[in-house]
Amino acid sequence: MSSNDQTSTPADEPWTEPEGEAEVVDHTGDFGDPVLDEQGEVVETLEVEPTVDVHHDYDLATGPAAPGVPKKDPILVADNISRSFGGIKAVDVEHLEIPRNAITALIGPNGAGKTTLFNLLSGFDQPDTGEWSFNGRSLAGIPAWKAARRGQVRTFQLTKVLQRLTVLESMKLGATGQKGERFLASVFPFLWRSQEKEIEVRALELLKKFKLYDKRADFSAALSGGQRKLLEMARALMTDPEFVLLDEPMAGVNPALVQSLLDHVINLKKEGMTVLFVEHDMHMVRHIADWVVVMAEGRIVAEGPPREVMQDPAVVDAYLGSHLDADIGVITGRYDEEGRRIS
Ligand SMILES: Nc1ncnc2c1ncn2[C@@H]1O[C@H](COP(=O)(O)OP(=O)(O)OP(=O)(O)O)[C@@H](O)[C@H]1O
Repeated sequence: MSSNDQTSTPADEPWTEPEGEAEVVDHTGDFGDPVLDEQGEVVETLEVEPTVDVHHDYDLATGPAAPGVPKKDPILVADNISRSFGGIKAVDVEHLEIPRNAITALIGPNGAGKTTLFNLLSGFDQPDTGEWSFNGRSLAGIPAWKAARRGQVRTFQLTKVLQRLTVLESMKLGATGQKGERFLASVFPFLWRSQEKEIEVRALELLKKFKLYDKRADFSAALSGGQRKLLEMARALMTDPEFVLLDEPMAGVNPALVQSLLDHVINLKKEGMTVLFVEHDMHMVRHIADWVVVMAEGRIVAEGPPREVMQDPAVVDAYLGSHLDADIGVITGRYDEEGRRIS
């Protein structure tokens, strides 16, 4: 995904994509993939399980699992979303509902349109066609900072600019666009001051929760990959959101921190939040997702509870189409939780 900086958008100007460095993400060897010997036998799995209890709720749809199936209690409803780049239709989604207070994974092979859909739903790009609503209110054309005020936030990979801030400063900027009305702040400076204190208290509380308190005065650039992911998540929570969109939460994370990240994602749901995450790590998807949405060539080709979806022939086909040289067993999660081959 491209690097974005939510905080660089002044609250009174239309949103434009900030300049960031294009990032090439290598998903080979993602955490959770079994390590195979030359014959393709599993020699080691690096899998870590969450330490907190996971209560999955797979009964979220009103009918049999299928693309576009309505949910019992959707927090987000999208219709006819399309986005093309030149001749390529990157996203062409007829209908999608995201279930409330559940963890939904958005998966699919490289180039399937996940990032593009994620950017559209979070207000970081505008679709060519389509409508979508969050909590029954239209979000079409609403930029990300405004969506954050309504309770929908996404995580951002820390840009170079943010990395030059301290961990605490970066957290405080995560609150931008919350209540910090520039007009009010300029007319009533005391309002701003008391709010700034509140923001600092919240930032420090979250840093304690995410075990980054001791790092608060360090530059974000000095954090490890996993600690940055924790900071990205903590930062998104500054606005006390209802719906959190996570951008590849496990990418580049050291196994030592995977467990902590898994626990934090599960805790978001326990605290009443709804989570949508894009992820390539199928082990993480199986462990924590209640619902999985699978994209291929811009469309949703399957959705349903993790185990059901991973056995769906349409999903296997979608991955085979673009991963001819890869081990489909690993990609589709055809290994069991101990890393043994299931089929
Ligand atoms: N800004 C852009 N300009 C031109 N083409 C784009 C742009 N963004 C995405 N695309 C194209 O749209 C399609 C979907 O890309 P997208 O990044 O959404 O897929 P993805 O599922 O997120 O892939 P990955 O798993 O590799 O991140 C691809 O063919 C991609 O090349």
